[in-house]
Formats: sequence, C-alpha cells, structure tokens
Amino acid sequence: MTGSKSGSGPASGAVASVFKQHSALLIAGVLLGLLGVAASLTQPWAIGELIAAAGSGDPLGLPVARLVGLFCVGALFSSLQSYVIGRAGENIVHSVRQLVTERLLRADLTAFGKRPQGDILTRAVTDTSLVKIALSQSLAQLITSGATVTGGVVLMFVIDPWLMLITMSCLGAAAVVSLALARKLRKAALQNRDDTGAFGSDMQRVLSALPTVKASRAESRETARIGALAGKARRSGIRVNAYNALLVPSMNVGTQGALAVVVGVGMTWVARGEMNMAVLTTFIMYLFQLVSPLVMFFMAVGQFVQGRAAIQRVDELVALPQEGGGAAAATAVRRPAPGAWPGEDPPAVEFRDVRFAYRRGPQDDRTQVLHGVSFSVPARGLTAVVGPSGAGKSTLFQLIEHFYATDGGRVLLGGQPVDALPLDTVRGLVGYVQQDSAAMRGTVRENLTYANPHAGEDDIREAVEMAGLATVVAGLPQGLDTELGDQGSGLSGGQRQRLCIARTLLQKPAVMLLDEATSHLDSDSERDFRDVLRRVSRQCAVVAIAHRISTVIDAEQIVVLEAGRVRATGAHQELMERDELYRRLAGSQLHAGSGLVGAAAGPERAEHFMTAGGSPANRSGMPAAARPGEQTMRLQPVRSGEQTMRLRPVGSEEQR
Ligand SMILES: Nc1ncnc2c1ncn2[C@@H]1O[C@H](COP(=O)(O)OP(=O)(O)OP(=O)(O)O)[C@@H](O)[C@H]1O
Repeated sequence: MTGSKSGSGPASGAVASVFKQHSALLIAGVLLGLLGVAASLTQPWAIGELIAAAGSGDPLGLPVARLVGLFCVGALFSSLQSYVIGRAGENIVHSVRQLVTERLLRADLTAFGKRPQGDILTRAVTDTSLVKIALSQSLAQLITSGATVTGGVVLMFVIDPWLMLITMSCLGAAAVVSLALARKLRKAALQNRDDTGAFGSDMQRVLSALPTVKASRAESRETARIGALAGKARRSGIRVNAYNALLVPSMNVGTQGALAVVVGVGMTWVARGEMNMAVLTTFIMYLFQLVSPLVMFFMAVGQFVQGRAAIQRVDELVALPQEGGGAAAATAVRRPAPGAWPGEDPPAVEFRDVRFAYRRGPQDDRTQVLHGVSFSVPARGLTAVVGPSGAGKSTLFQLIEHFYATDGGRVLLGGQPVDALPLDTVRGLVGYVQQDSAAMRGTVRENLTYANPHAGEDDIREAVEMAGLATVVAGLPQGLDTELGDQGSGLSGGQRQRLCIARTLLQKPAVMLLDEATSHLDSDSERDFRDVLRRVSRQCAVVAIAHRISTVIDAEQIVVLEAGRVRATGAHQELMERDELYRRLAGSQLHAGSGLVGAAAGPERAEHFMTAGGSPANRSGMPAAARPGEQTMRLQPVRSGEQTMRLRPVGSEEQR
C-alpha cells in the first residue's frame, strides 16, 4: 500500500502552529494597538474637559495641549502597530509558504497525483496570502477594535447607564444580524476559494498543453469550459461580496440608529436640566468614536472568516501524506567504488516477486500493474527492459526510485531493501532520465548541475561530451550560461534528452535508469549514445527501457516484460531464438523502418544480417528468410556520406 510509507507530520492545525511561532511579534503589535486605543479612549474625555474649561472661562492652553498630545500619541501607536502587525503577517506567510513548499516537494506521489495542480497552486499562492491577512491584520483589528468598543462601552456606561442601555439595545440587534451574516459569509468564502481553485486548475491544464489545444482547434471549447468555471467562481464571489456588503451597513444602521436616539433623548434631558451639556457631548463623542471601531470590527470578522476558509485549505495541503515519513536528512551520496556495496558483490538492483498496483481516485481504485516480477541487475553492465506499451516498464523504475512502495515482494538496491534505505540515499545512488526528459527553466549549466550542484567544470565538460552535447553547447549564444525556457524550450527534443542524460551522468550514480532516453535521437546520435552507454556501464549499472531494440541490442541482459510479468531474460541472440514476443518486437521495428539494423551494426554490417533470401542466423539473430507475403527490407545509405538511413524494399534496388 502506497500509504504505508507515508509519514504524517504536521497535519490539521499546521497553520495554527506557525501562528504560535510568530505570536510574540503579534502580541507586541496588539499591545501597541491597545496603547493607541487607550490614547483614543481618553480623547473624548479631554474634549469634555476642554468644553468645560471653555464654558467656565478657564485658560485653554493645558486642555488643548493635552488633547493634541493624545492625538499624537494615538497616531504614533497606531502606525507602530500597523508596522509590527504587517511584519508579523509577512513572517507568518513566509513560514506557511516554506512549510507548504517542503510538504509539497516531499509529498507521496499517490496522494499528490489525486489533486489537480492548479488547485494546489491556488492554495499555495492565493490562500496563503489570505491566511496572512486573517492572522495578522484581521486578528489585530479584531482585538484592537474589540478593545476600543469594550472600553468605550464601559466608559459610556459610567457616564450615563440609561443612555448606554438605549445605545446597547440598538447595537445589540445590529450585532445579531451581523454575526448571522458572518456565518453565511464563511460558507460562501469557502465555496469561492474552491471555485477559484477549480478555475486555476483548468487554466493550468490548458496552458501546459497549449500547442495541443491549438492543434486540436479546441480554443473555443476550452474557452467555454474554463469560462463556465470562471462563471461559477464569479457567482460564489458575488455571494461573498453580497454578505460583505450587508455586514458593515447592518452595523452602521445600528450605530446611526443609536446616535439618533441618544441625541433625541439626551437633548430632551439637557433641555429639562436633567443632564449637563458637556456630559452629553462626551457621551456622543464616545458614541461617534464607537462607530468606526465597530465597523472595523465587523469588517475584520468578515476578513477573518474568509481567512479561516483559506487556513482550512492550506491545512489540507500541508496534511498531504509524505513519502518516507517526511523530511530526510540530506546525506552526501557517492557512487560506491567497486565492491563497496554492503555484502559480497550483490546485484545493483534486484526485484523479488514484486507486485504493485497504482491507486486512483478518492476510492483508491487499484490498477494492478506488476504481478510478481523477479529479475536482477548486475553491478556493472547494461540491462535492457523491453516490452509492449503499458507492460509496466516505467513502473519498475518508479519502484527502484521508491516513488511508490510495493504491495508485495521486495526491491533491493545493492542488496538492501529500498524501503530500509533513507530516501536521500536511494535517490543519490540512482540516476533517472525520465521518458519525458525533464529540462527546466534556467541556464543550461543550472540544468546540468541540478542533481549535483557542486560539480566542477571538468566534470561538467566530461558529462557534456559523454552525452554528445558538446557541439550543441558550443553553438548556444552564451554556451553553458544560455537561458532555457519552460520545460527546457530553446533546445530540440533530442538536445533536451541529451541534457538530461548529461545531468544524470554528472550525478555519478551507482545505477542509471534510462527511460526511452534515446527516443528523440537520430540513428547517428543513437550510435554515439550506445558508445556512451558502453562506457558508463563499465562504471555502474545501466538499466535502459528501450522501444528501439537497436539501442540495447548488445546489452548483457535483456528483460522482456509483458503485462506486468517477466516472460524472458537473456541476451539479444538468445531471445531472438527462444522468445516469440521479443522476436516480434524486434521484427516489427525492422519492418517499421526504425533503423534497427543500421543503428545496431552500422551500414557495413547491415547488409550482413539483413540479407534477404535465407542466409543463416546472423548477428542480430533476425530470421533471415522472409516469411510468405512479408516484404523484406534492406538498409542502405541514401547518399554516400549522408548520415540518414532509409529502408527500401529489396526489389527497389534492382529496379533502379
Ligand atoms: N500514475 C499512475 N496511476 C495509475 N496508473 C498508472 C500510472 N502510471 C502508469 N499507470 C498504468 O500502469 C500501467 C503500466 O504503465 P507503465 O508506464 O509502467 O508502462 P510502460 O511499459 O512503461 O509503457 P510505455 O512503454 O508506453 O511507456 C499502464 O496500464 C498505465 O495505465
């Protein structure tokens, strides 16, 4: 079970843990904010004092200075609070993004594969920004506005309890409505985040296959499909907006209603001489001062509620199961010297009765791919894996890299079960050139040294030469420092493939896995590459998946895989004699004009083992006599000195 190797690590509440790490700076910011609140709460009192002094003809210098001082102190604390809270917010989002990045890069591939990449991106970029706002600005605003409101309410209660009761009844009704709206807002915000994620996900799907979209004339279809998702996000966004739009005014209506009642009742009491004008003015000033924090408080509630939806989504991302139990300590890994493997010269790789099924979808539906595979790869030399498409060849490589755990049996690396070795060690010992050669945006040099960032110039030059990339690099405008685009655009498919091969050579692995590494190479480059394989396989184990049998025709060992089972193992000649499927694969390539013969043996040898007319078994072991109805092909150079080979029917030569 793939999950069996998954660690859990930080799961739900991961964002809360990050928040705790940064709580000191947040508390400092909130304290500064509360000092600002204290300064602003004393302002109405100072205004009352000023009015009283003016009314009694006392000197106004001190009350004015006191008031101005309070304004300045309030402004100072407010701006300090803003800076400190903003800084804490940036620290929080930085830590959350670092955590998300680490968890994503170490995620278990089965779990990762179930999530659309666009949604993952939306969560990692947009949702983390919302988390920042929720956990810094909104939270600080909630505390400081809440404190201002509470302080104001207490002081107003002290000034006049009856007027305060009237105010409270108006504000209470508005608060009940606002809280109900906030709950609805949270639901709508969560839906909107999901809808935006689905939009991003689909956009990423088409952008990553834009040439296919264009070539399939699917622009209108895709525009409609993505437009529908954008429309869904728009509708839930409008709902969020509507609840937001109601939230603040509902509180405004409450405070304005309270103000109207307070002014009416208060002035009546003043007219009757039951209340002092300065007291009423102070009370009204506090009420005015309450309006803005109350509105801010409910705005912060709205923002925080939206942020909680984002926190939930980021927590889900962080909770993705991890491979190998989470971050492994990076260890320097080198190719072992001959005989350095633990034990007595164990095979570089060994499969022992390995069974494996991929899991798909939310129900973990199983696709059984390997049904008891056993074979071993010697510590030096070339082992080829051939078989029909979908036989499970690339899956073998995925298991050697321990991207997935087996369901049964064992995969051993240098005699040790891969699941017992640290992942970092496994990946250091195994070099992997994938089927779709994974070049990246960056310079050629960065691409080359990706698996071995400390590679020296000599090593780089040697790898570039070995991979047949030297003339390509020499022709680039800035040589090794030439920038490549996404997926290595700027190089041809074959050049990208050679770049990836050079990268793996630089890694100096103990086992080199090549998945269709020559599929983009012309037959000349392929012949050169076979020489490279020869050289590399003297130093380490090379396992190559090849559809072109010519690439691996002289492999020490060829494993024939069919429908997840090893059906035969042996050298080319042996397999040609005794395995029907292998014979068919080799034969069909020949007839398809894949260059098998020319690439395998060179033009001069092609004639030898491709002669029509029933010559005895030749080097390639191809059946020499054409079967009835079969058109026998002969390889010949198109023009003298030209490197491209062409297969012609034998008869065509005579016809010329
Ligand atoms: N990530 C995956 N999730 C589910 N099924 C998968 C996954 N990868 C491959 N498969 C399935 O596993 C089977 C074997 O795939 P694999 O890529 O190993 O075959 P292959 O022999 O390398 O094929 P090809 O020669 O076409 O590259 C296929 O049926 C494929 O659909």
